[in-house]
Amino acid sequence: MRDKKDFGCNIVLIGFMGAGKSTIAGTLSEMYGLEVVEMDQLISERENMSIPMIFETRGEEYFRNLETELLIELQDRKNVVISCGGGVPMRERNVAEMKKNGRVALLSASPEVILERVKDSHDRPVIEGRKNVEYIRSLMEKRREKYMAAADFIVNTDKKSAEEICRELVEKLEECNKIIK
Ligand SMILES: Nc1ncnc2c1ncn2[C@@H]1O[C@H](COP(=O)(O)OP(=O)(O)O)[C@@H](O)[C@H]1O
Ligand SMILES: O=C(O)C1=C[C@@H](OP(=O)(O)O)[C@@H](O)[C@H](O)C1
Ligand SMILES: [Mg+2]
Repeated sequence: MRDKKDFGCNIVLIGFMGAGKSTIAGTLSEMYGLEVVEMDQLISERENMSIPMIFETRGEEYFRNLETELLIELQDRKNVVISCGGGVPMRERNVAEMKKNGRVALLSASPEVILERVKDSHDRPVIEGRKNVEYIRSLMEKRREKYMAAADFIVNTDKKSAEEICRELVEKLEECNKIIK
């Protein structure tokens, strides 16, 4: 691991389920010595329940409110990689919160690649029982506008290693910081 790098902001990872947010957060942490907040994991630990169990027993709205509360809580932090759940940018309030202190990286991937990455897991209630390219493509289309509106920059992840994605992401982040400063 390198010395801790100071980006002067949080790095917020958004994108569709399976785009690689959790994976890339881990690799960014290893490569640049950054702390990671994995939103799903933290919510799950605090509720002492898996994400599918929270959806089943408390309902989606309850989960979405936890996401918003957590994002608000994270605004006091700096140099943290925030790995969002795929639905986080759907709420305007969430986007406003993540932009206060963070640069927002949208990880993208084709529906075919997404399917390959998510087909064997059962921890995503939004697509459980509907894991096919058509459904993934249509949900992606529905979410596209909000993802794009939230993003400061985009990194496509198809056919790239985690290290390649991280290097590209940091290049784009530094470019973005230059422009904003
Ligand atoms: N760049 C990549 N190339 C190949 N597989 C990947 C890549 N990024 C993520 N994966 C795999 O895809 C699956 C979903 O990744 P994950 O990081 O959980 O996505 P997300 O958090 O966006 O839902 C995991 O099995 C992970 O190992
Ligand atoms: O897109 C979504 O609505 C969701 C994505 C999931 O996270 P990942 O994007 O990490 O799979 C998780 O937050 C929950 O199952 C809902
Ligand atoms: Mg994830």
